[in-house]
Amino acid sequence: MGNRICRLLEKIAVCSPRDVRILMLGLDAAGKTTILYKLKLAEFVKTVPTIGFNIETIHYKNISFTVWDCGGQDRIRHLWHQYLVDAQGLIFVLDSTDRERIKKAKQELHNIIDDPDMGATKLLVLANKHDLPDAMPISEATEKLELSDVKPRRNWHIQKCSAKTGEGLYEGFDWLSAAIR
Ligand SMILES: Nc1nc2c(ncn2[C@@H]2O[C@H](COP(=O)(O)OP(=O)(O)OP(=O)(O)O)[C@@H](O)[C@H]2O)c(=O)[nH]1
Repeated sequence: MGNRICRLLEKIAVCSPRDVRILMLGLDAAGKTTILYKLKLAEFVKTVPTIGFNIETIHYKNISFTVWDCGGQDRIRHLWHQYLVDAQGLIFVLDSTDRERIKKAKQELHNIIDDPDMGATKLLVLANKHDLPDAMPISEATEKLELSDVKPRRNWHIQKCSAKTGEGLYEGFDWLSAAIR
């Protein structure tokens, strides 16, 4: 009941925004940093490979998402696990044009979601780079990432998007906002 009242009040901007922590992972060059700054600055920024992480807060639908964008290079992927604790949401970014490394992406995704620290963390897969003609369809990405094996253990969703055009990014955050409430 209290929750319902708060949601109603949130709609008329009386309740203060909720803070949630989001971890954003994915292989190197999947587009994590580009997504982060497209959401933060509404711009397609030129990026450099992330060594360590970038953190930004994005305000959306009366939620403050503190997004941790962790570098995806092979030699630093083992660090991902230590950022999982207390994350309410995991965004896994896929380069939808990278058929060569989809198996690796699947392994890394399942590796992280099988971590006991995942707890009840919600999973949003952003199938990025859909502005490019060779992007794999969502059905192919879902199958190759073996997402149907994740269900019903975990609340997950896959969203096609483009960090270049912005298409699909807010739809993904709509799902995440609803799943986290
Ligand atoms: N066409 C297109 N290019 C994209 C898109 N998103 C990212 N890129 C490009 O992909 C390359 C890698 O993007 P990053 O955002 O640096 O990738 P990352 O996942 O943060 O990579 P790491 O920091 O190495 O983990 C850059 O050249 C981006 O401009 C997209 O939606 N469409």
